[in-house]
Amino acid sequence: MSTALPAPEFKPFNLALIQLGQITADKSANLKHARSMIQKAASGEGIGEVKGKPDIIVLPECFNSPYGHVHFPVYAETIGFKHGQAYDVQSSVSESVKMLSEAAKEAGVWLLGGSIPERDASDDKLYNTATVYSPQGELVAIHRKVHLFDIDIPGKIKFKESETLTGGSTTSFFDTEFARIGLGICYDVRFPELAAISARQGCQVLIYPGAFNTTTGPLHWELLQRARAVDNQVYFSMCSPARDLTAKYHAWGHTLVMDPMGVKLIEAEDGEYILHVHIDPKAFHEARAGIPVTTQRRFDVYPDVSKGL
Ligand SMILES: O=C(O)CCC(=O)C(=O)O
Repeated sequence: MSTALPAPEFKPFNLALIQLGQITADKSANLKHARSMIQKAASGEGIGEVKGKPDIIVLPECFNSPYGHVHFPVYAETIGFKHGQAYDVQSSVSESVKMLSEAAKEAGVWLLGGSIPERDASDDKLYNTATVYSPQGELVAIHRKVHLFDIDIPGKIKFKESETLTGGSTTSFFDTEFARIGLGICYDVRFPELAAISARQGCQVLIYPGAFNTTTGPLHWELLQRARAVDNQVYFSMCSPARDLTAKYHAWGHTLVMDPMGVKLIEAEDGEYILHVHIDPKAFHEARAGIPVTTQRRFDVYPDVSKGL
């Protein structure tokens, strides 16, 4: 998605990230638990630097279903969101969208509702899709995971989302009264172009629901987030499910937030947590003033990836 509109002024805000546990085969139970954790986050429960109620709450990747390509067709819901068109949540056939909209409205917060398996009714294709709600409960943006997680590390992990999913074909962000926030999902973090495009479209903060694993998590989870934060001089955060050793897929956990200098502001361990962190534009402006890469790029030597979209 591209836009001519300038980004909102970056103002201080409070971010809460829910490293959700108890993601089972029972979708209704998953939704109920997620809703109660959103209420807890909104009331300030959790760890970290809490300065009042959060302005935005984030859930992890695939929060309503077990994670795996065999599960996506079973749990997929039709959303029917179209960029630039109003969305009527009341008539939505997605129970997850309805729950998330109600939860955002009752808490009076922005809600990045992690991701869910989505079925596009027009062609039956499946996507891994993040949805975003305003404090009034409107569905304002979605992001379909662009890069599918297809890896094979012999003896360690083999995963092929493309067995059942299709990759999204747009970059995505949404505007709040305190920041422009860029979206991606998990494996998208390995593709620096996506974050660079969001940053050059004016996003001051990038948040990706994610679910790394116990092989690539210790190697790359923190490194990639620090890299995306530093190379774009933005706040960068990924929100993971809690680790569940009874599940087939062992999520890494370790939800964290990097500031624009690559300083880690908070990090969970691997259990269920609500993390609260205060996001201060000062660090963003200081990083850009002190190390002015945003004005030193040489688009006469290499192309600007954000152009031509
Ligand atoms: O990139 C990785 O190592 C993990 C990615 C992943 O788990 C995902 O895309 O869901």
